[in-house]
Amino acid sequence: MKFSANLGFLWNDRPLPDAIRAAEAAGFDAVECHWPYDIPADAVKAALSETGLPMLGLNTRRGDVSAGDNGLSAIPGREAGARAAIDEAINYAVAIGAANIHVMAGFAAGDEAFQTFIANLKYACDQAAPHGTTILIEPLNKYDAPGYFLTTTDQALAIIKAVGAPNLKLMFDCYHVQLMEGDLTHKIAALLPSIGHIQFASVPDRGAPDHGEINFDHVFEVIRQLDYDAPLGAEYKPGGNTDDTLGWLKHRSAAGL
Ligand SMILES: O=C(O)[C@@H](O)C(=O)CO
Ligand SMILES: [Mg+2]
Repeated sequence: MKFSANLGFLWNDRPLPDAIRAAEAAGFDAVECHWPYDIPADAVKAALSETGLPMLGLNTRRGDVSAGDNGLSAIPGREAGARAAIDEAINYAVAIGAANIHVMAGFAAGDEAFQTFIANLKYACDQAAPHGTTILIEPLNKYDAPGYFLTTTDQALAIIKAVGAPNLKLMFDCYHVQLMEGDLTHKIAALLPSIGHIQFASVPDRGAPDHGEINFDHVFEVIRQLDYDAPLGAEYKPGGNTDDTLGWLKHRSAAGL
């Protein structure tokens, strides 16, 4: 199996280009990030070329984080900010060769929010398509992001259907889906055609995938048997030195898994 280091959490104690180098040294096959915008795209691109790792994806900017924003695209009245964030993310992704952009919905509810999200996602998919870029939407759990618009895979599927764009996919984060729905392996199998990227972390503490209520040896084996061979995103909080949390990766690599 191949693994991608999510540098929003792993090695986030250093500048993004150095985190990319650390991920390569640790044996990851790819990297992904959250909000890279403070680092010039050229510096990120140079670290990617130097290491040979692809950057799988990045997120749209969240808005005014100090005021509590966590994305803008489902918030009625915030369309201009949402689309500016989408444009910025596409420009950055194209500059560094990132294949996916996670468009963040934000805190909202109801039909008006649904319609706003659909319209902004149509805009994002139209703008991204000429570059071959995929737009992702990700259900987040109600404990970490109470009030977030998108919380379940059923809701995500309804949104994907309503937008009707071939470059709109589901970010299936095992951590969030386990907390909201469970039944991970049936869900991954059933949703596979709609899945654009898979992420993971232990539940409930969002740590390395070697403890907690999910048996990742089993989940990864099911994913492998489904012939899904894209890198899986390690999006966990190391709670200290990332290099000290990589026993799960070394164990898999030693076992040829
Ligand atoms: O799961 C997450 O939190 C992330 O994948 C993300 O993109 C931002 O919240
Ligand atoms: Mg995630």
